[in-house]
Amino acid sequence: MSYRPLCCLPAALMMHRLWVQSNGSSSNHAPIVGDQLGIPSSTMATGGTGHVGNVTYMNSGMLGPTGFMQQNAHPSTSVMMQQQPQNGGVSRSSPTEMPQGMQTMSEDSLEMRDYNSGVHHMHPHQMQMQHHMQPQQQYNMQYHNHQQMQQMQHYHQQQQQYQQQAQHHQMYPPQIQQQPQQQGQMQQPQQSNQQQQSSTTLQHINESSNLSSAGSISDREPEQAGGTPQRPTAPVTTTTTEKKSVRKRRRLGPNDEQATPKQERKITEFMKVGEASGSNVARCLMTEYHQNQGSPKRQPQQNGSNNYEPQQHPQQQHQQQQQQQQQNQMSQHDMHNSCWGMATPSLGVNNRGTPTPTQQQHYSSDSNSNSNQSPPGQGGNRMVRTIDGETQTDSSLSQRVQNNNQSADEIAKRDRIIEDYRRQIDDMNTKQNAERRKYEASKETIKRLLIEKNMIERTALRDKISADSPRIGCFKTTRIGDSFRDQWTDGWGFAEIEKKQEALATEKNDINAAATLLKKRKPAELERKVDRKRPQAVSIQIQNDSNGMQPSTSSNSNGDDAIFRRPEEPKEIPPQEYTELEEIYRLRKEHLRKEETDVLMEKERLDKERSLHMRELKRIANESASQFKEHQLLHKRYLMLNLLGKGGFSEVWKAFDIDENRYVACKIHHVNKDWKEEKKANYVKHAMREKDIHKSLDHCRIVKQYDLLTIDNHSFCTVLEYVPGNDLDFYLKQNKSISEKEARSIIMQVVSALVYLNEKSTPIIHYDLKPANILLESGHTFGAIKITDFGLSKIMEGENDDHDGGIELTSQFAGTYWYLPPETFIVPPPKITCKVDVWSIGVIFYQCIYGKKPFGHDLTQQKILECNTIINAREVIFPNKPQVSSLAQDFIRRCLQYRKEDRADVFELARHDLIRPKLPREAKGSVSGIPRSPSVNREDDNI
Ligand SMILES: Nc1ncnc2c1ncn2[C@@H]1O[C@H](COP(=O)(O)OP(=O)(O)OP(=O)(O)O)[C@@H](O)[C@H]1O
Repeated sequence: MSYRPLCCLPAALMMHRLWVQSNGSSSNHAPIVGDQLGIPSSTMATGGTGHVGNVTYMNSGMLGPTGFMQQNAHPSTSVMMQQQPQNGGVSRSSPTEMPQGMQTMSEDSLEMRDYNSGVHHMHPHQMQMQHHMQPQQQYNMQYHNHQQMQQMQHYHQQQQQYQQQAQHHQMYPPQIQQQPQQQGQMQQPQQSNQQQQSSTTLQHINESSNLSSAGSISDREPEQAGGTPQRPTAPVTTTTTEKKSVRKRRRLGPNDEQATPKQERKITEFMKVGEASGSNVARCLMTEYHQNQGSPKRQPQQNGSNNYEPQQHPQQQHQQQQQQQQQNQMSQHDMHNSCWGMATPSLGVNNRGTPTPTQQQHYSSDSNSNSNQSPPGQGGNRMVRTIDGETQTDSSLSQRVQNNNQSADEIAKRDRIIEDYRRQIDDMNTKQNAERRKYEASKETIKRLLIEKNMIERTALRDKISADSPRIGCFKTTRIGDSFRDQWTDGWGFAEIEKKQEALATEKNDINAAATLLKKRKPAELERKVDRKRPQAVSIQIQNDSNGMQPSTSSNSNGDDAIFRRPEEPKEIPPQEYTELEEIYRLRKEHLRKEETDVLMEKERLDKERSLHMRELKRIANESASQFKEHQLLHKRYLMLNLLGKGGFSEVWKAFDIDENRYVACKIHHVNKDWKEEKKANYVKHAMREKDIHKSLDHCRIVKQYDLLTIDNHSFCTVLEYVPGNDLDFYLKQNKSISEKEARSIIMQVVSALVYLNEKSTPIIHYDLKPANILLESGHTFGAIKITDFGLSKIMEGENDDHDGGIELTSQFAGTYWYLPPETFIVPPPKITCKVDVWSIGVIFYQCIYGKKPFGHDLTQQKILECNTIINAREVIFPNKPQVSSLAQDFIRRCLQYRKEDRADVFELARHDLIRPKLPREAKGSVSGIPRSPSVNREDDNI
C-alpha cells in the first residue's frame, strides 16, 4: 500500500463529506475517515502514531482525539458537492445520492487498493507537483513515497492486529512506542532540508503543535461549516472506545465490505500533507509536530477536553491568515489538481462565486476570519474558535512551508553557484597541477642537464689534469720521518726548461771563451789602427757577412766546431778574419740572451700552470672527499655542482638555484665534532654574526647573501651570489703584480664598498680585507670586483661603542696579520674603528703594484707575531721599481699611517685625488662637497 497524500485528498474529503451528510451533524465523523484510511483506530485516537512518518502524523494530527473530527465534521459537504458541476463540469457525486458519493470514494479507493497491492501509481497531480519541485524535493518525495509504500505494506499486514490491540489500549497503543524510531527513519533523508530550519521554527512548531493539529484540516472543515447554516455541536466527551465502535460501524457499509479500514484511514492522512505539499521541509515540520503531538500531554483524552483552539495571539493569527491567503492563492492550482486528480482548470481568487472544491476549501478557511465566503455557522464559539485555530495554524504552517520552499529554492540556487565555483576551482586546480607538473618536469630537466654538463666538465677537467700532470708535476705521497706527506714533484716540463737553460748557459760560456781567445789573437796592426780605421773594419765585416763569408778563426776552417776548438797556440790572425769572428761572437751572445729570456718566460708560464694545477689537484681531492660531491640538492633547491675552494672551516660550492634559475655559491660551514663546546659556540657565534651582517647588505661591490640553510647538527650553509672569476689573491699569485691603473681600479671599487658600510646607521668594519676576499668578476684585474667574507666583521653599535672613538676588539689575533693595523696587535687592544679597513686597503694597494706586502712579506703569521713586525711598522718604504705615481704613493701613505688618529678614514680616501671622480676643470672642487686632497699635486699623476 502506498500513501500518496495529494491524490488521495479529494476522495477522502468527499468521503468524509458524504459521510457527514448521510449521518447528520451529531455523529462521530472523524473515525470513519480514519478507518477509511486504514489506520488503526487506536492510532488515530491517540493522534500520536507515526507509522508512516509524516503521513500518519498528519492523520493523527487531523483526527487526533476522538472529538476533534466530530467538531469539524460538517454537513456542508452537500453544498460543496452541488457546486462541483459548476466548476469542473463533472458531477462526481450528488449531495443527495449517497451511493454516488460513495462511488466516488470507491474510485479513489481503487487507487488505494492498488497501493495495497504494492503497485505504485503516480497520480497525475503528484507528477505535476513533482515536476514543479526542486530536484531535491522530488527526490525526497519519491523517497517518501517509496518509504510510505513500504511502511504501508508493513502496516497493512499489521492492521488488523493494531485494531484489535487498540480496543485494549485506550490511551497509548504499543505503536506509539515505535514512533520515534520510525520517525527517525523518515526524518533521515529529510535532514538536509530540516537543517535549513531554525531551531526557533522547530520550537515554535512544537509549542503550537496542537494548533497545527487543528489547522491541519481546517482548510477543509471550515469550508463545510461555511456552507452550512447550522454547525453541529460536537460532543466533547465521547470516549475513544465509543468513537472506535462508531467508526467501525459506519465504515462497514454494504459497499465497503472489501475495503479494509487501513485503506480508508490513510487517505486523510495525506490531505494535510497534500496541502503542505511540495516541500519535504513541510513534512519534516509535520513530523516534528506530530512527535510532540504524540506526547500524552497533548491528548485530549488525558485532559478530558477536546479543546483544539488555537493558542496563538490574535495579531499573530491575523498575520498567519493573511499569509495563508497568499499561500492559498499560490497553491490553488496545485491543490485543485491534487483534490480532484484531474486537469480541472482552477479558478482564480476572483472567482469566488464559483469556486472549485479546492477553492472552497481554502476560501472557507479564509472565510472564518473574513466572514465573506463562509460565514460562521451556529455551532457555537468553540467551533468558531477551533476553526480559527485550525485556519491560523494551517496558515502558519503553510507560511512556513512557503518559506521553506523559498529557502529550498535559495539553497538550490546557492548550491548551483557553489557548484559552479567548485567546478571553477577544480578546473583551476587541474590547470595549476598541470602547470606544477610541467614546472617540476622542467626543473628535473634542468637539474639533469646541469648534472650531465657538470659530469662532462668534471671528466674533461680530470682528463686535462691527468694529461698535464706528467708535464707539470703532481703530489706524491712520501714518507717524512714518521709521517707520510704529499710532496710535490715537478713534471718533465720543468726538466726540459732546465735542460734548455743549461744548454743556453753552456753556449754562452763557449762564446765567451771564444771571444776571449779571439782577443788574444788580435792582429798587432789592428791594435794600432783600431782607433783610426775602426769604422772601415766594421763596414768590411758587415760586407763579408752579407756575402755569406764565414769568419775564419784559424787556418783550418772546417765548420762551427773549429770555432770552439782551442787554438793550439794563440797566434795572430789576419785583421779581416779577426774582425769577422769578433762580430759573430757578439751576435751569438745577443741571440743567447734572447733565448734565455724565452726559456725564463716559459718557466714562468710553467710555474703559473703548476700553481693552477696544484690548486686544481687540491680542489679535486677536496671535492672527492666532500659529502656533497654527488650533486646533492640542498633543501630541494640548490644543486651542488663543484667545489670552488676550501677555507679554514668552510667549503664553498658552486651550485645552481633551480627555483631562481641562477648560479649561487654555497658556503658550507662545518663545526668540527672534536672541538670543545666553547670553540664550537664561538665559531657558530661568528658564523651567525656573519650571516646577520651580510644579510643586511645590498651593494653592487659586495657579494649578496641570499639564504641560510641548516644542513645537519654540525653544518649549515650560507647561499651567496656567485662570482665567476677568481679572487685577487690567486691572481696575484699568478701574476705577482699588476699595473698601477689596474690596482687603482680595484682599490676604487673597494673604497666604494667601504663607504657604503660606513654610511650605515650602524657602520660595519669588515676586519678581514685581503686579496683572497676580493673577487674578480671577470677573472682579471681590469673588471668589476666584489668583496666577500664577513666572518670577522664588526658592527659599530651598542651603548659603549663610540663611532668616532671605536669599538672594543673582542677577537684579537683573529684575521690575517699582513693586512691588520698595529693597534690590533697591542695588548690590551685599544678601541678599533673603520680605519682598520683603511690600513688593509693600503697594504693591498701596495701589494698589487709592487708584488709584495709592505710589512712581513716573507714571514709567516707566527713570525709576524713573534717579531712584532706590524707593531714596528711605523713607516712604509716604496721600492724604486716599478715606478709608481706620487698620487698612488700618497694614497698608500695615508692608509698606512701608524697611529689610527693620523690615518685617513674611508671618506677621506673616497675624496682622494687618486680615486675621486675626474670632473671637468670648471666644476672641480664644487661637486659633492668633497674637497680636493691638499697633500697631493695632481700634476704628478703619471698614470
Ligand atoms: N661568492 C663566491 N663566488 C665565487 N667564488 C667564491 C665565492 N666566495 C668564495 N669563493 C671562492 O671560494 C674559495 C673559498 O672561499 P673562502 O672564503 O672559504 O676562502 P678563504 O677566504 O680563502 O678562506 P677563509 O674563509 O678561511 O678566509 C675561494 O677561492 C673563493 O675565491
